[in-house]
Amino acid sequence: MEDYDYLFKIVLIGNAGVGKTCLVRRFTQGLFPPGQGATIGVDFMIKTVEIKGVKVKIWDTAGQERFRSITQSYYRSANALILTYDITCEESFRCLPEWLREIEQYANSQVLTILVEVHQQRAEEFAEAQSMLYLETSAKESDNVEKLFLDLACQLIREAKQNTLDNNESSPMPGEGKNINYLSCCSTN
Ligand SMILES: Nc1nc2c(ncn2[C@@H]2O[C@H](COP(=O)(O)OP(=O)(O)OP(=O)(O)O)[C@@H](O)[C@H]2O)c(=O)[nH]1
Repeated sequence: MEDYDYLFKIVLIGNAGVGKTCLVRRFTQGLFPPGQGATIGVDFMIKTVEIKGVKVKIWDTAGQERFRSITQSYYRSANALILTYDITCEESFRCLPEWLREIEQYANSQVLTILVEVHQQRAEEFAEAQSMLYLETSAKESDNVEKLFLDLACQLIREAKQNTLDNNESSPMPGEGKNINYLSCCSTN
């Protein structure tokens, strides 16, 4: 018997090198990895968050175009998508509309999307225009990383309680069996 009430699937997406892996490693392991190599395909990490009975499964996807067909297959059963952008990389900002098209095409229509690691005003405006949640983070300084995942978990719990999330049994992540316990209970008390 698993010791959690909620299990949420969170997938990080965004251009190569914007800091997805560092964000996940900061959150799951509390460290900023030196010399982080590019992600190949998809990496998986799991963490019990500091909300009673909640676990988050995190998929860190490769930003490189050549892995796109692999990573797209992980969108469908995600409860939340973290769309990352790097303040120092103009290209990663310009690609945001493209990522939103990907989300529209491959993700569940109920998916919660948050735009992160954006420090410029225009990005805040972009998130607002798309009705997206928005947060600035730094994996290196450990700014807002815990808050990002905890806020997402809280929002997902609220939505789950309103029964707005799909029952995901019909669309497990690639390679998963049907035994993943998704939203197995409706109480966090
Ligand atoms: N200064 C600073 N550098 C960061 C931060 N997060 C990531 N980096 C650097 O950005 C580079 C890329 O980080 P990754 O986490 O590997 O990027 P990624 O988005 O996972 O890249 P792919 O796996 O290729 O998609 C690394 O050299 C990190 O050290 C941050 O918060 N601050």
